[in-house]
Amino acid sequence: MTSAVNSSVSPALSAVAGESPSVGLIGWRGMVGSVLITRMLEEGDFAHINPVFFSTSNAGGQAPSFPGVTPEETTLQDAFDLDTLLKLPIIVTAQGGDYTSEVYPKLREAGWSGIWIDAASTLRMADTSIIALDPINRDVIDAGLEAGVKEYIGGNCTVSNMLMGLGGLFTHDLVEWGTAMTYQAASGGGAKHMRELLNQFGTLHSAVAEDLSDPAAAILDIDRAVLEAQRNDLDATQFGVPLAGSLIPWIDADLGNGVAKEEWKAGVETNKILGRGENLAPGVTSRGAAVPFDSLCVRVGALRSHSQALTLKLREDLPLAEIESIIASGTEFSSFVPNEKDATVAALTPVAATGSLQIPVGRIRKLEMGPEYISAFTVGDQLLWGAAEPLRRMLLISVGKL
Ligand SMILES: NC(=O)C1=CN([C@@H]2O[C@H](COP(=O)(O)OP(=O)(O)OC[C@H]3O[C@@H](n4cnc5c(N)ncnc54)[C@H](OP(=O)(O)O)[C@@H]3O)[C@@H](O)[C@H]2O)C=CC1
Ligand SMILES: N[C@@H](CC(=O)OP(=O)(O)O)C(=O)O
Repeated sequence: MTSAVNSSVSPALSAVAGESPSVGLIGWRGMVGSVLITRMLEEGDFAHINPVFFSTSNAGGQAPSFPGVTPEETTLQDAFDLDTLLKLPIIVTAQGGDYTSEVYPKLREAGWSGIWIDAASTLRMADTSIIALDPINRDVIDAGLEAGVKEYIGGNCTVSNMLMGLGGLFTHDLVEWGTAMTYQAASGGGAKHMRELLNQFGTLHSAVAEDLSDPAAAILDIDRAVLEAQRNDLDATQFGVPLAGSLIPWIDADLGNGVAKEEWKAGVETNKILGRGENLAPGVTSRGAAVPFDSLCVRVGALRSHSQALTLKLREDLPLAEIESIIASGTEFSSFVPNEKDATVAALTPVAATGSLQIPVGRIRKLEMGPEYISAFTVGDQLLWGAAEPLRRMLLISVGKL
């Protein structure tokens, strides 16, 4: 590895193409950031970059040490120090939207011309950015790089997972319209939300542990005690209302028109990733009209991995075998699950999908509404394809290694 921080204030793209460019890593110890670092270590990505670790809370502290990774800066840099950030040709952040909103505009105003790779939603729909999901939209990313686009943002977790599973149908332009009903895990909210869900389960179990251990205890008495605890005893600081043994049919902000922000993302981000419709980055020519796509998003008591049930209207009446084959070959990470009970319950659950880069897709069948209407169910680890994986791959693309 070479020098940790380049000396030019406004790094040129040639610096990016050079050997082991300096890459600022912000948000590396958060949940998404930790998964990102783990994947980078697994894939040997640090051989291609010179990492500079930042912190918003512990500048000057010890930089992390990972096997085989030797950053030249042994201390954590201040993530709010523009002078340090300005010297980097590439910055990767999983710190969150507040950080992006505060720092990114200041960097550009100061003349920074490096590449910004971000997990947060803040810049996703800006007409200067590309949503990076390269197994689906490598052509869009390459067009952006060619045109000098500098913002590459990871997509919303449900959207990225859905396209990684069902992308073949979209890239073959077979989808006339679609809807997704989501079943999103607690992890989508962050680490505190995961803890809260587990603590809620613990509180509920404690409330009825004695009766549960007695097989003769009346189940309706247990049910009543659980409901009592759900309504009165659960810490719901993060989610606002109980999640354990319940669900929450609203995710992210209320847009004021009956639409949850998470639902709005489904349509706009799907089309932007595919390079369809308007609002595309410079250099990206539209691949066609936007596909109407909408969703209804629900938080459920799964711990990690988001699921979704889809209804798609295809543009033509294709045989099921052909639909299955297009899905299975959509990306090297899509895996087709036969529409049978045993295969479905074994492979198509958050427990089965967590920790895997494979995105299983199943429950494919024709619907009563007509031969062009199909159902589908997919589930994916939202911390992998839903957050960290597109970022690490975009970093590799930007340094010419993918
Ligand atoms: N959660 C998800 O599924 C997805 C998240 N995202 C995006 O990624 C962003 C980051 O999400 P997420 O990783 O869940 O956020 P986290 O809250 O886990 O981490 C964000 C930052 O919090 C600080 N932090 C404070 N206390 C701790 C602690 N005890 N352990 C670790 N970090 C701590 C760290 O900053 P520092 O080291 O500077 O103190 C860290 O970088 C989100 O805001 C969102 O924009 C995108 C897709 C999916
Ligand atoms: N909103 C998602 C997680 C997330 O961070 O999404 P986004 O990156 O679009 O804000 C969820 O709660 O499951």
